[in-house]
This record gives sequence, structure tokens and C-alpha cells, in this order.
Amino acid sequence: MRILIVGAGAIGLLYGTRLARAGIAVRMLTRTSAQAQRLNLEGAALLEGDQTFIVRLQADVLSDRRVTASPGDWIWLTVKQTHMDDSFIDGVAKLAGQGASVLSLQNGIGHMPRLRAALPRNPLYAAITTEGALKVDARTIRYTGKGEIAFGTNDSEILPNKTEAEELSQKMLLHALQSAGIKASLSNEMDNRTYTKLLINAVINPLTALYGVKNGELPKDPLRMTMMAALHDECLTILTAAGMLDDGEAWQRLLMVCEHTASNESSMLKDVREGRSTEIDWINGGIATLAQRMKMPSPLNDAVTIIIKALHPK
Ligand SMILES: NC(=O)C1=CN([C@@H]2O[C@H](COP(=O)(O)OP(=O)(O)OC[C@H]3O[C@@H](n4cnc5c(N)ncnc54)[C@H](OP(=O)(O)O)[C@@H]3O)[C@@H](O)[C@H]2O)C=CC1
Ligand SMILES: CC(C)(CO)C(=O)C(=O)O
Repeated sequence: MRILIVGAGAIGLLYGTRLARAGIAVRMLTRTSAQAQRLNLEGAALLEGDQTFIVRLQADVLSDRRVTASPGDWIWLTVKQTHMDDSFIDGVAKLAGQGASVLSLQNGIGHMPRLRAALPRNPLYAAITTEGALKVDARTIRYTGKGEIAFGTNDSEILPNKTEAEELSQKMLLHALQSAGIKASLSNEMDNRTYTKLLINAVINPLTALYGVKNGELPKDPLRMTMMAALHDECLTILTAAGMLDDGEAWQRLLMVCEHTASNESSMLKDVREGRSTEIDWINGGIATLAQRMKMPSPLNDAVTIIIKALHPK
């Protein structure tokens, strides 16, 4: 089985290095030739605790025509939402042809329908990970949080009869991940998982970016807690109306994530600090769009989306 991973950033290299280390045929597809060259020459470095693992893997530039000529069985998309413009999605469609299975691993919502429109015949999977990684440089990432990955089709796409080839391909991917020591599962409730993760990102990400604090600091101030609770409640109301299961644990889960990732700067805080656009349009903006479709109000999500976007580079 061959896996092409598009986007050699924190998450792409976190999975790429561990799969390659377990002997799975992995190829990283980068945006720049400089990064591909560096990965080919020096290998990728995975920092885990005080250990450094140097992993040899093949890398090419996504736009290289030779890449399209030899597609993989699986194509993983590990770029950010901000990178998934129309030309990127066109490039993925060319790469995938009609056969490859495509797995997309982003925080936020809104990208899956666009991918489906561009890939009408390919098996298409959403993935949610609770693992954490940080990109240190073009070839180095730090493993910042252990967790698990779940993948599956979106609820609207669950078909009663999968093809045998599709089923085999899912099992092979699961086996590859597990053989690499990665906690992985195939899920038939991806909408619920996506919304559950979205709720966490929709509270922690914008508020840590606005207050300029690490995740663990967010609940320590009573006024920040008031804001967290209000945003949480609005998101929960909208997401449960959209199909998320309310197991009564959402608020506790949110506080637990703050505690477990206490020393992290959220990805949105980092984006703002480093002068990049954030994934706000697909996180709180995504929730506001869901609300609009259901004719529900979303004043807090609307407000944080505008406030964060005002911090984007002009
Ligand atoms: N990091 C984490 O711990 C977690 C991240 N996520 C989600 O995973 C997704 C990826 O995040 P993360 O890995 O942190 O992001 P990074 O910014 O670290 O990585 C994204 C990578 O995509 C590359 N890229 C951009 N455009 C292209 C292109 N056209 N062709 C090929 N590669 C391209 C970037 O390359 P370049 O630098 O050259 O632009 C970069 O290396 C996000 O949606 C994030 O929310 C989810 C859970 C945890
Ligand atoms: C869970 C959390 C908030 C951890 O930092 C995250 O996913 C992010 O920063 O985007």
C-alpha cells in the first residue's frame, strides 16, 4: 500500500515519519522544492520527549508532473484549511484520478463538500485526530500530545454496501496505522466526532488568540471563564441542532483539553502571533454558517470570526 501525504507540516510529518518508520511506503508532497530536497537529503526528524528519530522518506513537490503519473492508493491531505483554495483542490483531483482514496485531516468544517464536488468518484474520508504536533523547521517536528486518529465517511455518505475494494483498502490503512503504533479506528459517526472536536476548537482557539494566553491559562480567570461558557453554550446549541450527540460531557471535556494541553499555544494564537491567516472561517465561521442554514442566531460566533479576521495580515 502506498500513501501520499500532501503537506509536510506538523501533522503530515507526525504521521509520515511514524508510518515510514514502520516500513509503510510513504511519500511526502510539499509545496516547495526546497523542502522536498531537504527531506530527501537529510530525512525528517521526529522529536519525542528527549529522543530524536531521523526517518528516511521520499519527498516530491505536489506540482511535479511525475507525481501525478504515479498516484498512491491513499492520499492524505494534511494542509491547513487556509491552504485549500480552488487550485489546491484541482491539484488533488488530478493526483487522485478516479481510483485513490482521499483522507482529509483538518480542524473545522466546510472542506469536505468542496472535496466531494471535485472528487465525485473517489472514496473520500474525513479524519479527526486528538494527537498534537508542532513544526520546528522544514524537516523537524515535535510530538506534543499523544492521542488517536479516527477516520470514516461523513454521515451523508454512509452507504449500505461498500465495495469489496473499498473495504479492503480501509482495513489495510487501519492495519498500517496500527502496525506503526498509531492508535486508530474506523468510525461510522464522523459528523459527531467532527462536531465534538469543532466545539473544542471553537472555544479554545479564538479565545486564546484574543487573550494571548496558553490553553491552560484560559479557565484561570473568572471573566475569561464567563466568555468560554457563553461561547460554549452557543456552539453546543448549534452543533446539537446540526446532529452532534449531547452526552452532557461537553463542558467538562473542554476544561480537560485546557488542562491536558495547558502549556500549548493554540494553533490560532500561533497563527496570529506569526502574522498568518487563521482557520477561523472554518471553525467559528463554519458554526455560524451551520446556524444560518438552520435559521438560528449565532451572535458570538459571528463576533469572534470578525474580531479574529481583523487580526489577519492585510
Ligand atoms: N498540529 C496539530 O497538533 C494539529 C493540527 N490539526 C489540523 O491539521 C491541519 C494541518 O495542521 P498543521 O500540520 O499543524 O499545519 P502546518 O502549517 O504545520 O502544516 C501544513 C503544511 O501544508 C503545506 N502546504 C501548504 N500548501 C501546500 C500545497 N499547495 N502543497 C503541498 N503542501 C502545502 C505547508 O507548507 P509550507 O510551510 O511550505 O507552506 C505546511 O508544511 C490543520 O487543519 C490543523 O487545524 C489537527 C489536530 C492537531
Ligand atoms: C485542541 C487544541 C486547542 C490544542 O491546542 C487545538 O487543536 C489547536 O490548537 O488547534
